[in-house]
Amino acid sequence: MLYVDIEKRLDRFTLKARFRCDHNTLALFGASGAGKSMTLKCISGIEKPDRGVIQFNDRVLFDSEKRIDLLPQKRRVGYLFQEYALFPNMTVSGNIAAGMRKLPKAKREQKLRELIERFRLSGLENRRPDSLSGGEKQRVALARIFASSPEVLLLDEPFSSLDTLLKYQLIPYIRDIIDDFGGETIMVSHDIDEVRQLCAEVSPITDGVTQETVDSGIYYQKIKKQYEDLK
Ligand SMILES: Nc1ncnc2c1ncn2[C@@H]1O[C@H](COP(=O)(O)OP(=O)(O)OP(=O)(O)O)[C@@H](O)[C@H]1O
Repeated sequence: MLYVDIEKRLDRFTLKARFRCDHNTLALFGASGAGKSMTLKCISGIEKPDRGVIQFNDRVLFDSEKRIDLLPQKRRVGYLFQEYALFPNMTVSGNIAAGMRKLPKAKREQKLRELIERFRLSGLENRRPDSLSGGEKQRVALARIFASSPEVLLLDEPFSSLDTLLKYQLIPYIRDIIDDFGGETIMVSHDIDEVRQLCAEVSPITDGVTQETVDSGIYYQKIKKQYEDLK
């Protein structure tokens, strides 16, 4: 179970993110600039909240009062960045290996082979990111995340740099990956169709403040009705 209750002063507002996710896929859904990516950055440890608690099962990742602030590499949180953030000067294999935790050489090589197969990257091992398609880059980024055996998955607009057709082709693929993972997944999105297809629950976020978590099917109906009423 991932529990988040944090505050962070930003330029336009104070981020107040509060939700829990229990063996589930939760969407942070809101407009551009609402504080979605900042919330993920705080969970991963790239950014530091001013106050609050982030806990995964019995592991405290952050607690301002107890002065606990685990380094990102100690949190076991896999973060799929918007635009994927691959290392441009490294090959596909190099990018994936960079995500690996310390393992004996033979085990690293075996794991690398497994990831290349699982993410359908055979034949691309020695290519660099700028020669890959959007979908291939996404698969390398996912392989790099799973190389570190994460316990929590953070997906920041996983389809934002793909065209619409490819996005709809890839939604079932990402859903399978999330299902196989089986743990807590937080996905950032401002696309309600994507949310309905991939997430069980939604935590809407407006001007930095998360609202009560709701079932994604119910929330989908509500948002669609709002769109209809606007027409
Ligand atoms: N390091 C920072 N310090 C202060 N303010 C920041 C920082 N990073 C982002 N912000 C501001 O915080 C707000 C939320 O940004 P964030 O990137 O979390 O939005 P978002 O909901 O992910 O938007 P988008 O959907 O466009 O990616 C924005 O107003 C942004 O300018």
